Amino acid sequence: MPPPSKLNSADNASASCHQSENGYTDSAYSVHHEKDLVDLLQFSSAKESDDHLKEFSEALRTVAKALRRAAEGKAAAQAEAAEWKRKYSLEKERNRKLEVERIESNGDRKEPRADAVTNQTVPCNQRIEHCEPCCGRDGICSHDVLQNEENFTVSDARTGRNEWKRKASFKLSWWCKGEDSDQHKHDIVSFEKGNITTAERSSKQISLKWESDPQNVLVLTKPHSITVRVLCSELVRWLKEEKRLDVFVEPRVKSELLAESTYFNFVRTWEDEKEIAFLHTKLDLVVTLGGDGTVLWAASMFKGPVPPVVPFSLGSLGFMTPFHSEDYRECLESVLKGPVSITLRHRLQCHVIRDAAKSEYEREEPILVLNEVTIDRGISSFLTNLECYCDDTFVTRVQGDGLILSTTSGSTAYSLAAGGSMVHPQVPGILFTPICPHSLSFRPLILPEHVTLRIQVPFNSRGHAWASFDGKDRKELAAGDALVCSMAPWPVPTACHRDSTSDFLQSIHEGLHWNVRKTQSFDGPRDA
Ligand SMILES: NC(=O)c1ccc[n+]([C@@H]2O[C@H](COP(=O)([O-])OP(=O)(O)OC[C@H]3O[C@@H](n4cnc5c(N)ncnc54)[C@H](O)[C@@H]3O)[C@@H](O)[C@H]2O)c1
Ligand SMILES: Nc1ncnc2c1ncn2[C@@H]1O[C@H](COP(=O)(O)OP(=O)(O)OP(=O)(O)O)[C@@H](O)[C@H]1O
Repeated sequence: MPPPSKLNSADNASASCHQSENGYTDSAYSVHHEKDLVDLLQFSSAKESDDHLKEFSEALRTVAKALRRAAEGKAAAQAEAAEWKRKYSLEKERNRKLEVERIESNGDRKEPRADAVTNQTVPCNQRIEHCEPCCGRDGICSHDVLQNEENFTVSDARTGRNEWKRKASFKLSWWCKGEDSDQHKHDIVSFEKGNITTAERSSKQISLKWESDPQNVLVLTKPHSITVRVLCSELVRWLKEEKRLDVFVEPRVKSELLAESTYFNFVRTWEDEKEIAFLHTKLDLVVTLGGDGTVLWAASMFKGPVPPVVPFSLGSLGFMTPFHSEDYRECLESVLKGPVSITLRHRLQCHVIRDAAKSEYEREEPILVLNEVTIDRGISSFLTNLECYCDDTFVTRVQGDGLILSTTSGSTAYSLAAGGSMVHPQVPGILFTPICPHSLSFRPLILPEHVTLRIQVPFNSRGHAWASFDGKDRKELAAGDALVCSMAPWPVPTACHRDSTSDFLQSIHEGLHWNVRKTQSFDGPRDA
């Protein structure tokens, strides 16, 4: 039934209509037609309410569909998050195992990295043992420092007493990648009377002193260069005859040397690529003859620990090659004698994790980079669309040509060209530098060394992305694939000409002409 107000208005409408047509009122006619009208109105009202119902149920269906989609989306997101959590734990567990293996194989007495071995405790010094009753062997507590302090006295106007309340004690604990850790605490904080002070902030200038004479040297050379070839044969001869060292070279170089003279029969090399994996256990030094690219090549040969590298400059630039090739005798004499300052150049450890990979065993081998890993649009003409996470916290979405994750050594390379800052190579950090971002506010970042970064190609990305490692080995990343990157435990120790800082400053002055400007003359207006 239509509502009464509607009926009334319908009655009025019918009466006025009848009058206007005939000029008089016929009640029977009127009653008959009124009934038809009511039926008609009822019919049209029913039809109207049907339409409303249809519209309403359509709306309900749309809402239900949206809710279903949202639920499906949420479930998918939850499943994806769970999958990532699983992969992340596998990654952590694998790193932990690698670290333990490394320590065992090296007979390394040093404590493993905090993030790699979680259940280990740092040996306690005396202070910590004192502390045991209140905070356990692994804590560092201000309490025992403070409790032995004599009370300071100062006049209190209200009570008339001359004393200070004891300073509150506290405990600092270290937190890294979601876990408590006490690694490094003695390096970082010194507890003096409950004050927090930093003792060491980054590695200091490191000096290498030989405890026995070096025996084995690997000479790595830039290919296709006559100058390098000539220098290489001279250097190899000198190392053998003057220094009595065993010289190793790559198979290509051995062939080149033998083509020159059979004298070089003594030079050693390897036949099977697999032997490269054990080189670090035999070599005392690596000498490179070339530019920065040859240092990168040397670093890439060592997937684990790297022997000290002495880089000679035979390229156009040379940020990592402080030694002049013409002075090779004096330089090598001084390095072989020691002590020698070294720069510990941090590397990044990169894992490509395929969306399709469901188990740890399907994972690709990690790749170590000395400069950077770049994720870019490669041959795709679409914007790269990269989701970036730092220790599982969403950082940002890169929409542009790509992203560079660089070491501080690589900060003067591609990252610099993309607008990143130059950073001293001993500063432990990871540079996060976008390449041509399509945004006005995307400034580069420098993140702390302990983080794990995950760069993922989202499922809704229009194109694929490509990862390259120190400018080499392109790998395609499809939707759902990700690159996980963290600081590697094996740095590249490079010998310094003077020391780490002087060499770095010299390289940016000479290599980049950093801040070259004519000095303003005294001759002109000045402050009164
Ligand atoms: N637009 C760019 O600046 C750009 C583009 C691609 C690659 N690169 C860099 O090239 C590197 C590969 O070097 P390569 O010699 O094998 O290739 P390459 O022969 O193409 O040389 C690239 C240049 O980068 C210089 N370089 C390399 N490492 C450096 C460092 N740490 N600091 C300052 N300069 C450095 C080299 O001396 C060389 O002049 C990549 O790791 C990347 O950093 C730079
Ligand atoms: N032993 C090697 N075997 C194969 N490739 C090498 C080797 N050493 C260097 N390379 C490659 O050769 C290329 C050039 O090397 P490098 O950068 O040392 O010389 P350069 O280009 O003359 O130096 P610069 O770029 O400073 O002018 C790099 O891409 C590097 O990866």
